[in-house]
Parts: sequence; structure tokens; C-alpha cells
Amino acid sequence: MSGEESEFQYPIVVDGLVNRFGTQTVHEDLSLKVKQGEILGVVGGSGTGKSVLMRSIIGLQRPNEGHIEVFGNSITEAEPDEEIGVRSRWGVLFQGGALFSTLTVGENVQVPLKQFYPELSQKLLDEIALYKVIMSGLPAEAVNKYPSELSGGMKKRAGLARALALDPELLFLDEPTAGLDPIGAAKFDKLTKELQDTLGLTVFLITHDLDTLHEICDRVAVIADRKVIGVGTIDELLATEHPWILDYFTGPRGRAAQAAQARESKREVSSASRSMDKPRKGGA
Ligand SMILES: Nc1ncnc2c1ncn2[C@@H]1O[C@H](COP(=O)(O)OP(=O)(O)OP(=O)(O)O)[C@@H](O)[C@H]1O
Repeated sequence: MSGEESEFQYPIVVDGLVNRFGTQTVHEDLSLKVKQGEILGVVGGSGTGKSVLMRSIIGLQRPNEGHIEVFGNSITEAEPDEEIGVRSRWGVLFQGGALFSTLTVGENVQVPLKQFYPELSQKLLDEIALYKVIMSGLPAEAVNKYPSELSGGMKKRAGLARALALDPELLFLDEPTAGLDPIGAAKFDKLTKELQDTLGLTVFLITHDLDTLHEICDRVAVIADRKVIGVGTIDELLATEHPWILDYFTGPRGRAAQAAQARESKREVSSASRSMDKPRKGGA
């Protein structure tokens, strides 16, 4: 496969990754390819290195060994503060939102804009920030609020607005629905799916939320034993019969999420067939 072809098909390529902290080896020969336009769910037990993997991909964690490319640009060969062009092509929602507490939501969204486009006027910065805030499902007034004035769900949306500031092609979400109530979590999932559909985003989504995996992920990568032990649709993963995967997806919580998804699909089919049955105005 040529480099160009690979960059087009796989915006993220991780090969032979090794990450160690002192005597602790978090990743050992971990490899993963993320497909263009997919929502890839990344799962694994607590402490298996999902966030370290994400930090390695976005260049915040220098691995001990291995190679990472994003849009065909080497992340691992770049110097720590070297400006690699791809940084403006991704957006990141860190766990908890990681908003600057002394800045308003609007000012938070403007941080990456000012960094990459210092020539933009304040008027344009304000307009873009407002647009991103609304796009993330927050009311327009949220632009002038400080993070301490927002609920947990609103903070996530504000973090998402900042992640979308530069019109990224690639979105990293670290446990976006953690701490949200089920309705808020479902709404956040729906928004992520809509962003994938309308903006053609590729999404790297770390989660423990089985509903999210069933509802919106095209594929799921499972991290265990310091590497990716399986990647595919949930059905493909189940077919591997790996004990951890079976436990994870077919344990009581996995079964509940599966049942909920089956109910949701049934509801969608019946509402689609109801609308097809409806006689069209002026039609035959
Ligand atoms: N900067 C660091 N220094 C030392 N150890 C670290 C560092 N960052 C992460 N670790 C360790 O690496 C391991 C993996 O951490 P990571 O946060 O990636 O796990 P995770 O899979 O995202 O967990 P969770 O699902 O609980 O968020 C943990 O044991 C953690 O303590």
C-alpha cells in the first residue's frame, strides 16, 4: 500500500508502540489502525493505557518505542515542540473537559483559534466561538459563562466546542459520557454521531459506556495485556471468543446495552415504516 493510500484510508496508524513508566510497562508492541470516517470505540479495563495511547497519538506522551503516523505525518519522529502541521487537523476533548477555569466558554473556544490563526479579528473570533458553542448543543448565553457556572454535561459540551474550534477532521474524545445521566449521555452520543455524519469526522472515542459502543461505534478496539487484542464490530469481536471480550460484552451490563440497542433499532424501523405508510400530501 502506498503512503498516500494508507494516509487516506487510515488517518491514524500506530505500530509497535511501547510505553513504560519506571518498571511499569503499559504498552508492549501495541498496533492499531483507525479507518477514515469511522467512530472507533477504545475500551479496556481501568489503567490499561487508553489515555496514554491517546496522549501518544497526539504527541503529548513520547513513547519508548514504536511509530505513530497521523494523516501520514510521523508523530514519534517529531521533536517535542516541533510544529507539525497536523495539530490543527485534530480536536481533543479531555476527560472532564479540561477547560481553563479563568476563561469564559467563548474564550476557551478561542484559545486554539488564537494559537493557530493569530491574525483573526476579535469580532470573527467571537462569531466562530458562538457558532461552535451552538453546534455543540449549548445555548448561545453559555458563551459568556465560566466553567464553574456549568453543569457536568454542559462542561463536556463546552470542551467539545473547543475541540471543534479549528474544524478538525479527527476528533479525540476521552470518556465523553462519564458522569452524565443516561439521557444526557444518549444526547451526547447522538451529537457525536451527527458530527461524524455531517462533518465526515473520524472519531477516536475512549469509553466505558456500553450503550455508546452499541449505539454509535462502527468498530471497537479492545486493549488488554498491554496491546490491542481485538478490533472490529462487536459481532466480530464476540466471534474471537476471547474471555475478556466475552465477559465485557455479554456480562449483565453488556446484555442490557445490547437489549436497549435492539429496542432502539425496532423503534427506528417501526417509525420509518409508519412514515412510509402515511399518504403523502398531494401524492398517489
Ligand atoms: N505520566 C505518568 N507517569 C506515570 N505513570 C503513568 C503516567 N500516565 C499514566 N500512567 C500509568 O499508566 C497506566 C495507564 O494509564 P491510563 O490513564 O492510560 O489508563 P486508562 O486505561 O485510560 O484508565 P481509565 O479507564 O481508568 O481512565 C496507569 O497505571 C497509570 O498510572
